[in-house]
Parts: sequence; structure tokens; C-alpha cells
Amino acid sequence: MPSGQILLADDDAAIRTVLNQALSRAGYEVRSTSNAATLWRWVAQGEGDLVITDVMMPDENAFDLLPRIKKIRPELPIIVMSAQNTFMTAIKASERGAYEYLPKPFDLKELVAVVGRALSRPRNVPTGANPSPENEDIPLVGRSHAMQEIYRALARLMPTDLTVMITGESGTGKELVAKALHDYGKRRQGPFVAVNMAAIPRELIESELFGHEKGAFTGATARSTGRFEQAEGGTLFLDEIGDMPMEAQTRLLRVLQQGEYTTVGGRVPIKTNVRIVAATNKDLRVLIQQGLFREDLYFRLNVVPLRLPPLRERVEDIPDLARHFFVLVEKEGLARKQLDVDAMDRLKRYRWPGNVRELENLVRRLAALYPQDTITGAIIDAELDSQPLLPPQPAGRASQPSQQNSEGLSDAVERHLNEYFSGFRDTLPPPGLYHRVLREIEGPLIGAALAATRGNQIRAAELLGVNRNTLRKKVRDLELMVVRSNRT
Ligand SMILES: Nc1ncnc2c1ncn2[C@@H]1O[C@H](COP(=O)(O)OP(=O)(O)OP(=O)(O)O)[C@@H](O)[C@H]1O
Repeated sequence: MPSGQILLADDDAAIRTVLNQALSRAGYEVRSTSNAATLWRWVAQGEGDLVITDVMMPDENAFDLLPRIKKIRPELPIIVMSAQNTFMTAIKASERGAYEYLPKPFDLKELVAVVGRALSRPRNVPTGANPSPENEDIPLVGRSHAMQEIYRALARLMPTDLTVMITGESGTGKELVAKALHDYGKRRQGPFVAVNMAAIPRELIESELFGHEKGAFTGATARSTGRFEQAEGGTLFLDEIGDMPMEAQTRLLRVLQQGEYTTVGGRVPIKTNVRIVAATNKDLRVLIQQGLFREDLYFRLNVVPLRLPPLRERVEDIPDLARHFFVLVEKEGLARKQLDVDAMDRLKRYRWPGNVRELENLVRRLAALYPQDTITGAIIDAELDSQPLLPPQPAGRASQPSQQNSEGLSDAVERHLNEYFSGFRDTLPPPGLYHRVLREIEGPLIGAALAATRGNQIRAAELLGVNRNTLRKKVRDLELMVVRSNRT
């Protein structure tokens, strides 16, 4: 049975109750509080082996508290939970030294697993904080489950120099993710150099990457530096890596193995200090079978695979992305537009073969070509006329479930209940279970509905199918905190 004392801070009473029970069942001792001041007092008194904290607390934002905790107790692992769920939340959590970031709502089983991992890691390894970058642009938009997973992976990768392989259809944001890895990673002071293998004539790729000596081939009238040299101390992004010719692959493999290379026509080995991020929209395993890609190179590059899902698998990101692109085009001098409900429905049912890039281009076209402020479904139909739309989604279901969250709600509930019962081993839980379970699920369910509707109680009541006054009363009784966001 695992052991250890956990300090839990969240101003949401329902969340405290649920986490308290799950962690106690897993064998931990839990102390919980609704505010940052108490958490800080406990930490300063030397209590607790691990901290779990929400970001937004009534008296202080946990991101301000984290550096102070890290200063006095650098080895204390901190798990941060947040309902904000943006790329910057994940990055900030990582920069301020959090051990792990969990976007709300999360699976209790996952939380218990993360706690177990945090407590079993070697004690003398501080989970050091990174200085915050100056640049606070939010380059990645989207709060779907699939993007949350990407943000968490990126946050974990920030303090490392690991080679990353990004896969995904064209236009899913592979280059943007590579850039985010660089901009928020430890090489951000160095250069970011992107090379697209498909855009360079095959016979010139080796010289482009590694440089060439004067006279190395016909037309090489002077020595030329390669992309490796230009990316020294920074990140080299190798886009469309599946299009790299075999000879260049062999040279690249040598660099990855030995940390040095020679220019085309050169003899002297040049040491290199470059972080490689590669991307492809092809299935490299198929290319390996066809003899077009070296398997040993694949394994060297695929140290951390990141898969960017196509836009049709995360249609709930479309409203945020569309808004983001309208803001961008406004900065370019084009008019910002609204999309009416019908237009949004069409966008969500479109297949998006060109993914986010296609959406960006559509927004630019809409902003440039249509004088009206509100874009209707008919306009979208006219713009997207060549592609059939997907069938409408049943009400209340924003998107096709992605692979990761395809588990049905009843399966998840059943799993939790089984866990709950098995926690009692040979005995039974205390009587009154029916009402207790319904009470326990009420808080998180209402909390999730409010989070999904960004604190809009009217929409949350509709989503839940309850009367607005009933919802208001429940929010009061359960002491739920409603955070309203203007972005709807
Ligand atoms: N999550 C996102 N948030 C905001 N903008 C995005 C996002 N994903 C992609 N974009 C934008 O969409 C466009 C295409 O993205 P990007 O070039 O990174 O895709 P890609 O997968 O590298 O495409 P390709 O495989 O064709 O090279 C870019 O303008 C990028 O800024």
C-alpha cells in the first residue's frame, strides 16, 4: 500500500471531497484546504510529501505561490489542476516547477497514478523551475481533450533536449508545435531553423543540411554553410522527413549517433549541438517496408512521438480557432466577422482535409470577400461547396469522440464504482450508498457543465436539462464557484 501525506488545495468543496476520498482509498493521508494561505502555512511548517493545488484560489493564484514553495522546499512535488486548460496554463505550470499539470476534468485513476509516480521518484531530484520566457504569446489554440494531451506533453518536454517526431496530416500545426517546443524550451535563446525536405531538390538536400566546400560539385563556386551550422545551439526542424533521400538519411543518422558531421566535399568532422525536431504527414513505417526510409534512423528520431489529430477529430476547437483567426486578420487590416449558429454548425460538420490551415484560409477569405458583419450558413455552404458535410451530431455532443475519450460515460462510472467497491475488499461500504453517490456526482457534473459553458448558468442549465433556478440553488448549496468568461 502506498503511503505519504498529501496537501490538497481547491476552493471547490465537491472536488476536495472527491479527491480526498480517492486518495485516502489509495492509502494516502490527505489534508485539504480551500485557500492558498493555509496551504502555504502547511508547506512552510514542513508538512506534506506532495501538494495538489488548483490554480485559481480566492486569496492567491497558485502560479504565484509555486515559486515560493519551490524556493523553500525544492524537492516537494506539486501537481497543478486547472479548468482553464490553455497551452499557457500547461507551460506556466511546467515553468513554475510543477511536477505535473492536470486539466480539469480528469480521471481520478490518472491522478492517483500521477501521485504514485511523483512520490516514488528519487528524493534528491528537485523538480526545478525554468525562468519564464519574455514572450507570452499564445501560439496554440484549442481546448479539446486531444490538444490538452499535446499541451501536457509539450510542458513535460520543455526542460529537455529530447528528439521529437511530430506526425499529423498537412495543416494540423506541426510546425507551430515545433516552434512552441523551441520558443518555450531551454534553447529559446538559440536559432530555430526550419527545413522542408519536400521543398528542396533531392540532389541538393545534403548540401543544404550540411553545407559544402568550394568545388564539391558543379556549381559549388564557394564554401557554403548548411542548416546544421545555422541552427547551432538551437533547434533544427526537419519538416516532411519522409521525403529525405537515402544518402542524406545516412548522413543524418551519423550526426545523431556521433554528434558530428562533415560538409559535402569536406573531410574535417564538425561537432554539432542541435536539437532535432522532425515532422511527417506520411506513415514512416510504410516507407520503411518499401525500403524508402532507414529503420535505424526512424528509431533515432522517434524518441518522443507526438501525434497531432486532424481537425475533424477535434471539432470543439473550431469556434476558438475561428475567433483566433478573425482576430489575426483584423490585425492585418481586414474586418472581424461573427459566425452565426448555422455557419458554426456547417464548419463543425465539414471534413477539413486541409485542417487548421484550411480554416485559417477560409477565415481570411470570409473577412476579405464578404461585406456583412455576420457570416451565415449559406455563405459557408457557398465557400465549402465541393465537400460533403458530415451528418449532424446528436444534440449535446460537440464532436466525434476522439480515440482517447471514446470511453462511454456509463463505462467510466462503472469503472469508478468497481474501484470504490473493491476498495472495501471483503466488507461492504457504509449504508446509504445510493444517495451518497448521487450527491458526490452532482458537484463534479454541475462543475463540468459550468466549465463547458464558461460559467454561463443559462446554457449550463440547458445542457444539464434542469431548470435555471434549480441550477442556481444547487450551485449555492454545493458551494460551487462559478467563473464567468467573456469568451463564449
Ligand atoms: N492549434 C493551433 N492554433 C493556432 N493556429 C494554428 C494551430 N494549428 C495550426 N495553426 C495554424 O495553421 C497553419 C498551419 O499550421 P502548420 O504550418 O504548423 O501545419 P503543418 O502541420 O506543419 O502543415 P504541413 O504538414 O502542411 O507543413 C499555420 O498558419 C498555423 O499557425
